Amino acid sequence: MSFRTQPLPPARLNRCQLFGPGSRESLFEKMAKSAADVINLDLEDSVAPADKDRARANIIQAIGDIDWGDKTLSVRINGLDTPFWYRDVVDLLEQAGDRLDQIMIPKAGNASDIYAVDALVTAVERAKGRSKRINFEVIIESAAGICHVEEIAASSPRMQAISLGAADFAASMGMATTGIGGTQENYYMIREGQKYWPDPWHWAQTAIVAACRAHGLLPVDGPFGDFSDQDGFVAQARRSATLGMVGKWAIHPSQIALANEVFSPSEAAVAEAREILAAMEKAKAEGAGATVYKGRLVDIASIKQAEVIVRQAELIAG
Ligand SMILES: CCC(=O)SCCNC(=O)CCNC(=O)[C@H](O)C(C)(C)COP(=O)(O)OP(=O)(O)OC[C@H]1O[C@@H](n2cnc3c(N)ncnc32)[C@H](O)[C@@H]1OP(=O)(O)O
Ligand SMILES: O=CC(=O)O
Ligand SMILES: [Mg+2]
Repeated sequence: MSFRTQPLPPARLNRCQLFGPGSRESLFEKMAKSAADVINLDLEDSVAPADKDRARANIIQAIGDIDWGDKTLSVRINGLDTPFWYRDVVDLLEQAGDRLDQIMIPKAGNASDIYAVDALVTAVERAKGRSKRINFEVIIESAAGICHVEEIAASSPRMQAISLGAADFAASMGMATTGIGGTQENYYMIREGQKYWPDPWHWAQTAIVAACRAHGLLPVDGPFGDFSDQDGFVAQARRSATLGMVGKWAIHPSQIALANEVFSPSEAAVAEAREILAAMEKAKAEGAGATVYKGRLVDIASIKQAEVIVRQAELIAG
């Protein structure tokens, strides 16, 4: 470990982020009653340009009117390459109530993008005397974004989470697919006549996880477009969880329970983690830094691995 210890991410659940278009206000109550940890009301790509003003007004109204329980409430603003984003920020912070927790910034390309939004948010917060600080979550979904992911993660004390946006990322990278996440038919290897399909999202995910972990943020997997393919969603989510991501988006309610299940450690995993901690306590009392648990080595690093699982279980237990 370097002289600077790794910061812990915000201690809140982020297993599932449920999206809904700001122009479809009939969905808002259903979103609030869902089992998602985070709600993302969208002003960006699920809202047609002609509907942006109406969607913004719907969201501002709903932030105050609807009981969002203990969910993290976030609004995805439009990208900095559009004429809409400044009005999103100004209207939200001038008109929406204090229930708003986060702004999600899409298509971030570098730290200056976050700086620009931070400057505007800070000015409106001060002008309106808003005492609750608005946090940021960011989507990495471009070639520029992935090149600058580390500086984006470090860009502002408001930063809490980074997601991978597979759809825009694929487009920006020129990937030959219209699929949103998951296995890609033509991304395969052959060995002794047998095809297998590696994960084309892997390196972008690991870059995001590393940047988030280095700066104490929550790394999140983005959308899986084919909501009729539940096995595909679960496979993608399990890979993300194994790599260190804490949750995944749901673009349809059928994906919420799947994400919650994958990103909640199973009882068996928690029991095993607690047993490892107990085995290491015993080893420590006997003056040893390493011991054997179920026929395999565990040492001081195993304590940290087990603590990741126990911390998540404790967060879920409340
Ligand atoms: C890909 C890049 C990205 O940027 S993804 C993030 C932006 N996209 C979005 O926000 C899209 C979110 N999803 C949707 O708009 C809808 O779920 C889409 C995919 C259009 C499907 O809608 P629809 O045809 O109504 O679905 P359905 O008939 O199967 O719905 C069944 C019941 O569930 C409801 N529902 C639907 N979507 C949501 C949602 N996002 N949140 C909460 N509830 C939702 C429907 O209203 C329907 O309810 P009911 O059974 O009639 O009471
Ligand atoms: O915004 C999300 C994406 O996949 O693009
Ligand atoms: Mg996108």
